[in-house]
Amino acid sequence: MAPKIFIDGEHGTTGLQIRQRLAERRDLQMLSIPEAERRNAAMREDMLNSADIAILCLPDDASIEAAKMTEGNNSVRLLDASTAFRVDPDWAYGFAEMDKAQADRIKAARHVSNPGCYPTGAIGLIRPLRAAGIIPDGYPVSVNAVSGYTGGGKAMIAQMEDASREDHIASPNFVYGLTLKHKHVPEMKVHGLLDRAPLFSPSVGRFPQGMIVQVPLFLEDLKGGQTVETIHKVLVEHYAGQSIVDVVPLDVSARLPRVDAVELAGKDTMKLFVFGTPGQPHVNLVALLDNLGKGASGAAVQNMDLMLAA
Ligand SMILES: NC(=O)C1=CN([C@@H]2O[C@H](COP(=O)(O)OP(=O)(O)OC[C@H]3O[C@@H](n4cnc5c(N)ncnc54)[C@H](OP(=O)(O)O)[C@@H]3O)[C@@H](O)[C@H]2O)C=CC1
Ligand SMILES: CC(=O)N[C@@H](CCC(=O)OP(=O)(O)O)C(=O)O
Repeated sequence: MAPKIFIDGEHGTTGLQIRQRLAERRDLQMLSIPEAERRNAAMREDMLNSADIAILCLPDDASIEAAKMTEGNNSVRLLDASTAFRVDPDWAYGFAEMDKAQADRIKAARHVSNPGCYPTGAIGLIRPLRAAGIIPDGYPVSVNAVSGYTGGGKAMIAQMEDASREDHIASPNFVYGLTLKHKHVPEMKVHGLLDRAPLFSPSVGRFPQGMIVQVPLFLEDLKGGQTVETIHKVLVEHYAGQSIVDVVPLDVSARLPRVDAVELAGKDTMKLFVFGTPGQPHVNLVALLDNLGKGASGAAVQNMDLMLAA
């Protein structure tokens, strides 16, 4: 029998993109509720408890409510796209490439949390260097990023696209999260293996999908006499043997005049770059992804497939 999949929040931004990715899949049985009933708690509870895997594409509070609705049901497995469970030790963190054992943890888990879009880039860059002892304890990590506006879900899409709204955003590019308390900071710290919270400054650009995450580092404050080449080598070795995260060769990145935020829009992969000039004191680590691809819906499908492979 084909496994039954229910996407709670299937009519939202992330949910819709998961549905599109699964549209041609004949190996799955999709459970669904009509859009008009999307907030009907009784129908959701019934679907959640009928599924083999329920993918939650909801705000945090609704995800927590959905998890409660399935308490005591030992057959449904949950894959949550919200921030609610990403640092909960009872939930497997759904970033399969972050270390060699993670795909097996996801396969075996009842509950999997899908990573945030910005943390996918930040952790992808930072974790291998922390695991290798290159970023020392106490190092002050900064993360600067720009996201496509679909990252803000239906509400921000409407604000960016509908000029007749009172809350319309006309800006081509804005920095936000100005209190420096963004909800992704705990996740970056825990899964980036950091002992200090990173300073995270996000921004949004007037393009629907795409993302650049930057982590600049001062070489002389790292452990072990690091260079552009040694840092690049650690990332290449960390991501060897898989096809989702691509570490761009140094001779390619050295020739690039710019990195385009929308290059991977519509794709479920991520590119990592190490920029810098040999002999100079700095490197800039850059992750390029689609906030709705490897940053959300693409990662959710990848995690669902791992869970089904168990
Ligand atoms: N967009 C992105 O790039 C990313 C999003 N995420 C996360 O994924 C989750 C979904 O985000 P996104 O798709 O962008 O959000 P959207 O606002 O686009 O979609 C959310 C959907 O959930 C529905 N919903 C809201 N509250 C409830 C409720 N109490 N019961 C049932 N349904 C409800 C909404 O219905 P209604 O239309 O009535 O509000 C809507 O259909 C969030 O936790 C978000 O943080 C994660 C990574 C990236
Ligand atoms: C542009 C924008 O508003 N982005 C969202 C994060 C999108 C994302 O990754 O969402 P979750 O962590 O909630 O899953 C934000 O900054 O809150």
